This record gives sequence, structure tokens and C-alpha cells, in this order.
Amino acid sequence: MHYDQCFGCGDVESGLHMRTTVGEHMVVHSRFTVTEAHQGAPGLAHGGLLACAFDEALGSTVGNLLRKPAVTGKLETDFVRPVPVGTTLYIAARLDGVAGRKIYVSAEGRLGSADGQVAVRARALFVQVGFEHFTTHGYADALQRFRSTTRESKWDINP
Ligand SMILES: CCCCCCCCCC(=O)SCCNC(=O)CCNC(=O)[C@H](O)C(C)(C)COP(=O)(O)OP(=O)(O)OC[C@H]1O[C@@H](n2cnc3c(N)ncnc32)[C@H](O)[C@@H]1OP(=O)(O)O
Repeated sequence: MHYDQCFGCGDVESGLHMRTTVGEHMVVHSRFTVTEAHQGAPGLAHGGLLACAFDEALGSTVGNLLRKPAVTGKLETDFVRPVPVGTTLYIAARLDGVAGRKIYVSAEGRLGSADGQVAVRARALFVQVGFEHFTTHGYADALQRFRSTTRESKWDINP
């Protein structure tokens, strides 16, 4: 699902502008290009930004494959290689299991291409929630904007 105000997948100027597609064997693919605005150390991606990109990739995996609202309960990242500015990280994510409301997902991100060196691995637990999660904890304007701008196509897989 695409929400245009989402920092990860939306159209906000400072956001990550990530898009996902569902591939063979239900692997969910996304890309994140590291720009100068994403630096931590000089010339290298900030680890927190990379974690954010994986939160988005994994959340989109839950959304695409299960079609149920869920939020991140836990996110673990292994940073195994630095990611230089200008690099595109190719992220492949999988649904590992579901136990009641708990949804387990994992992903790896490769440098420069889908078969490049692994730079980041991540695992997450998402917890399925009802829409009241957003009405209770979010604010009405944002929810109204989401409803008014959401078209059927935003729920499509690989629109
Ligand atoms: C419309 C769709 C939009 C999708 C957007 C995706 C955007 C990208 C993803 C995000 O960034 S979401 C934003 C960041 N996350 C949050 O703001 C979540 C904040 N936390 C909460 O709201 C609650 O803690 C949470 C909903 C995750 C859980 O609270 P609940 O009261 O609903 O559930 P509960 O605490 O009973 O936990 C349910 C199960 O999950 C387990 N659990 C919950 N949090 C856990 C945790 N952190 N670690 C391990 N297990 C955890 C918990 O032990 C339990 O296991 P059992 O069923 O076996 O008893």
C-alpha cells in the first residue's frame, strides 16, 4: 500500500521515496539510493537511515503479502559493510512466519545490484493492529488525508 505522506514510500521531499515490487517466490524487492542527505560518517550512509529503509521494506512486505495493517514492534539490523553515498541498496525481503498477531519478516540489502555484496541484514516483528490503532494514536487530519487520497490502485500489488 502506498501512502503519499509516508517518509519511506511517500512523495514527501525529504523522504526515502522507496517503491516495492513482489517478485518470484513471494520475495519483495525494493531499492534505496543513498544520497548526500543520508550521510552519517563522511561519504557513508547513516545507520539509522538504513534501519528506516529496512523498516519500510519490511513493512511493505507485510502489507503486500498479508494485506493487513500492522506496525513494527521490533527491528534488528546487522550492518556488515559500509554503504557509500551514491550507492543503491537492493533489498530483498521475505515473510518468515505468522503466529497469531505476530508477523516475522527478514531482509538483506546488497550493494549496487541484486547479486552485489550484502551490506545490511534485518529482521523484524510486526504486530497486526486494527484500524483503531491509527484513529486512537494518530490525528484526524492525517487519517482524513489518507482516506481522501487513497485510491484502489494504492492497494494493488505491483500497480
Ligand atoms: C495502514 C497500514 C500502515 C502500515 C505502515 C507501516 C509503516 C512502517 C512501519 C512502522 O514504522 S510502524 C511505527 C513504529 N511502530 C510503532 O509505533 C508501534 C508502537 N507499539 C505499539 O503500538 C504496541 O506496542 C504494539 C501494537 C506493537 C503491541 O501492542 P499490543 O497491546 O497491541 O499487543 P501486545 O503487547 O499484546 O503484543 C502482542 C504480541 O506481540 C508481542 N510483542 C509486542 N511487541 C513486542 C516486541 N517489541 N518484542 C517482542 N514481542 C513483542 C507480545 O509479546 C505479544 O505476543 P503473544 O501474542 O505471544 O503474547
